Amino acid sequence: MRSIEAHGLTKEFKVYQSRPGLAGAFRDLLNRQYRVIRAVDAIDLTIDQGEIVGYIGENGAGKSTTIKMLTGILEPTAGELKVNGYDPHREREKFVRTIGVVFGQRSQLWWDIAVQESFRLLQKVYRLPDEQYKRHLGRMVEVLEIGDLLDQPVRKLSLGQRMRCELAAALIHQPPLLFLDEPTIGLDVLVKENIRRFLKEINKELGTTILLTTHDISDIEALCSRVVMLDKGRIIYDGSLTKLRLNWGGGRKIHLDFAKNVQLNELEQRTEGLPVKWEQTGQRQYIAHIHHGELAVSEVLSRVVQYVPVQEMRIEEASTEEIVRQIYQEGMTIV
Ligand SMILES: Nc1ncnc2c1ncn2[C@@H]1O[C@H](COP(=O)(O)OP(=O)(O)OP(=O)(O)O)[C@@H](O)[C@H]1O
Repeated sequence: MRSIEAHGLTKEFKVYQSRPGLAGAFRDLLNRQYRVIRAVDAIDLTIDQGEIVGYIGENGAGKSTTIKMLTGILEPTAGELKVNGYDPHREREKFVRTIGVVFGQRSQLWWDIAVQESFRLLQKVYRLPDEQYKRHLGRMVEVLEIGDLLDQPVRKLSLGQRMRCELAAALIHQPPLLFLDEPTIGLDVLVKENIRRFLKEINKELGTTILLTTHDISDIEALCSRVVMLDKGRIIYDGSLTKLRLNWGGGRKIHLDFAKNVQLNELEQRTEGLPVKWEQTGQRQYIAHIHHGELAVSEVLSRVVQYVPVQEMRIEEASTEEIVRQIYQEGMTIV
């Protein structure tokens, strides 16, 4: 079954511009000028029930706008969209019962009342039968270790405690699809681990589909078999994290300590045409960032060693974090 099916999904915003001075303000009154920003540009996205997908991209890439369309908050400018079989914006009332949402920065719990009172209110909102509510909540309280927090007002909770309660609240009605926006932002390693373990469990046991937006690539590495990368409103990659790393040549870094001084432009000239970027870290120390696999590493080394002797050398695999950052900076042209 499909959780999300989007074809040509597009969202444009009109941004009004003001002209300077009094005369400008007067002209604006009569005839306002605007430009159109295409925040999401005709994306096709299909996500099956039970998948955990990471939705990533630089600031301003269009992630939040996509999520807002997928959750029914914004109406698309164009395209077709079905989420859990519904049109999220037009069939909003029925649709919201089928999703859970956790936005790291905003709370869906009532600030001044005890956590369990918020849960009870949500039980009423979703009209959950007592027995089902108690059983499911009991389970979440146990796994998320929030038993001691239930009688505390939300405003007294730490960020990590609140996030665990937010997750329980988002899942109280056992939705088949969960949207998470920066769920581990600002949390310490242990709480992050706990939350990731919980998400894996609900995905495995209940088949919950999860769409995760984050700047924390370690969240993606821990949870997602698939990653969708957005750039200027368009999808530039959709596939596994492993394939992303492989296509990007596994990304290697060679740390080189030369036996004599050498200029950056000399190294660049010697290795012209090869998929390498040089970074100078000392007078004789450089890092060669290599995009393609083994062959490129040996080619770069052989060209350099002929020219200037190397005292010490260390090869390091680039982290996924670095690979993704480089893709943001340079685009996907190398893949
Ligand atoms: N309500 C709006 N009116 C006008 N422009 C908007 C509006 N919302 C978003 N934008 C623009 O659309 C583009 C995409 O923004 P969006 O918030 O979706 O990006 P994002 O990938 O979620 O970024 P971030 O990681 O910073 O949250 C940006 O250029 C942004 O300025």
